[in-house]
Amino acid sequence: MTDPGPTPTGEVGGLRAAGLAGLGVERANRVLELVRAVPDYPGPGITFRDITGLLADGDAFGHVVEALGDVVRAAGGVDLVAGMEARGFLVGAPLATHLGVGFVPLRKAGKLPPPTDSVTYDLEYGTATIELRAGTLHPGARVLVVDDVLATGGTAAAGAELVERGGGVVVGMAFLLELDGLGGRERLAGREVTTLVHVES
Ligand SMILES: O=P(O)(O)OC[C@H]1O[C@H](OP(=O)(O)OP(=O)(O)O)[C@H](O)[C@@H]1O
Ligand SMILES: Nc1ncnc2[nH]cnc12
Repeated sequence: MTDPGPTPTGEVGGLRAAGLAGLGVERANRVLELVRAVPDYPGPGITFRDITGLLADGDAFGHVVEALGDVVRAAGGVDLVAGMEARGFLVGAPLATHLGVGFVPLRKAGKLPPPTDSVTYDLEYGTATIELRAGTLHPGARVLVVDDVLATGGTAAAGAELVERGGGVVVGMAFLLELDGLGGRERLAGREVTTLVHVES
């Protein structure tokens, strides 16, 4: 599952669209039109990328799920999709259905009944703990970890750690948006990382 990297780009609202496998420049630019940049949220200096407009557009939402599905299939498929709470559920669950595989929720602390395993991590604007229900994964399950945004990579790295501690094999990680300059890709070095659209952080 290799990220084709930046390809011909367009400028939409000052953001840089990198068209990619299965999505293409036109659809990547449409994604950028639909993702709202909110300055100084949730704190000063953070530009928050709000995907609710994208989710509300049936065509664009369908296209991003299909594009991620194409990348996963081309890489040989997976047994399960694991999504990071909460926005990773919004991308991961439809992707799992599209691929015809099951979905594993990696939930914020205190939401899953025991027994669980947990990992605490830092992200762009705070810290959090996520959990996996013990016994969810069959040994050697090939798992795709999915989220909406790759920023520092702290959330995704924690998700991968949980999956691996639970007996799964992380065969890839997929995101709608990659916020360039926050070190997420470096944090996930050595893993197969696919992002549909790059934006400036
Ligand atoms: O790469 P990172 O720096 O770890 O940041 C990315 C994470 O941050 C956001 O989640 P958030 O914790 O805000 O929770 P939410 O999905 O519940 O909104 C986003 O949905 C990713 O999970
Ligand atoms: N800037 C940002 N916008 C949306 N989600 C994020 N998760 C981490 N950083 C983020």
